[in-house]
Amino acid sequence: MLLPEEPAILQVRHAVRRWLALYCPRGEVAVALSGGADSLALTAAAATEARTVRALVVDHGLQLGSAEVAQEAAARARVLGCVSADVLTVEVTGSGGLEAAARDARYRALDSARRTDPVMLGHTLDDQAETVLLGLARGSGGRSIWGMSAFDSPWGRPLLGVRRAVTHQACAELGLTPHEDPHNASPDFTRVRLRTEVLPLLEDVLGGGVASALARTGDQLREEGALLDSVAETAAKRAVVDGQIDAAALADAAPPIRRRVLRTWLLSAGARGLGDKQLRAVDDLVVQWRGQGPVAVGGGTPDVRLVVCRRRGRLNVGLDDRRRV
Ligand SMILES: Nc1ncnc2c1ncn2[C@@H]1O[C@H](COP(=O)(O)OP(=O)(O)OP(=O)(O)O)[C@@H](O)[C@H]1O
Repeated sequence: MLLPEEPAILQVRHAVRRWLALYCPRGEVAVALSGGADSLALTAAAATEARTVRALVVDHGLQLGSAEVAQEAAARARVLGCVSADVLTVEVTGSGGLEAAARDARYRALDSARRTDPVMLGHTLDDQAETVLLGLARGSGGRSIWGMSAFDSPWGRPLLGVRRAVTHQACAELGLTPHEDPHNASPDFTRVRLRTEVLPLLEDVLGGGVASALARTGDQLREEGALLDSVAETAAKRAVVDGQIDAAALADAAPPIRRRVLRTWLLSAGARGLGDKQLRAVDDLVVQWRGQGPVAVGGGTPDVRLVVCRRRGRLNVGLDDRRRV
């Protein structure tokens, strides 16, 4: 389809073109289309900019009429020039809340349908700002305020620099009325309240530019964090010996590097839900050794704790065979 030369759709097209040049020069991509404004504008731009675009629409089956919404989105994708548009029907089951279960099912379905192509997602600058703000309030440590990355194979996010208002405007320019997910307006979801109440208030009080500043901060932190991760990987090669941490070999490293080495080591040993407090307590076994007892970390069995102990200069992680909870 020939797109109109209007400002918003041109901005979306430029963003997609830049992304393709950087991450997928062969130009064969899949696009995850919900039917909402962001992914609809993305699909239109991709169908014009990429060599081939296959649209993937997930029907979670959670709302009445979801099958029709999905079919309609797929039909639009074909009109926009996608070479194919498939509806993937998923069953949302599992623990951790409906939203998380739906997300898991969606990403699994997209991953198995994408063949070897990367999948473009419609996350915008505003989604990035919300992610960073949520992480700031709920998370622990710098990693929780990393922004989403433009390409984390196979997931691509060409619109991270584009405002949500622009994707809505682009749809208007294309004469398309996007599907409005009722969840996107429900104050039962924290992210919705953040979008409709918190961010507008912050913009008002702080005089604008907040969303962009948050998104920029998330980007910077992710880049810097990735660099520290690679330094920590090198440090781990010296410090992890036979699955244990050699305290003397790790003690000289800078604190953020030590905590990264310990975090990766603990996660690979089955630790779960690691917080900053636990990491610091384990780090104390390395640099503040005064004969303290085992440090419990999450991830044991329902009745036996996972603990870290120091013996003869080495840190071990394992189930606490001496104590039951
Ligand atoms: N049902 C779905 N099928 C395919 N892709 C989806 C679906 N839901 C979300 N996505 C993808 O994930 C991205 C982010 O999801 P999110 O829930 O934030 O978006 P949305 O508000 O539902 O829709 P949109 O971002 O398209 O306006 C979407 O832009 C889209 O690329």
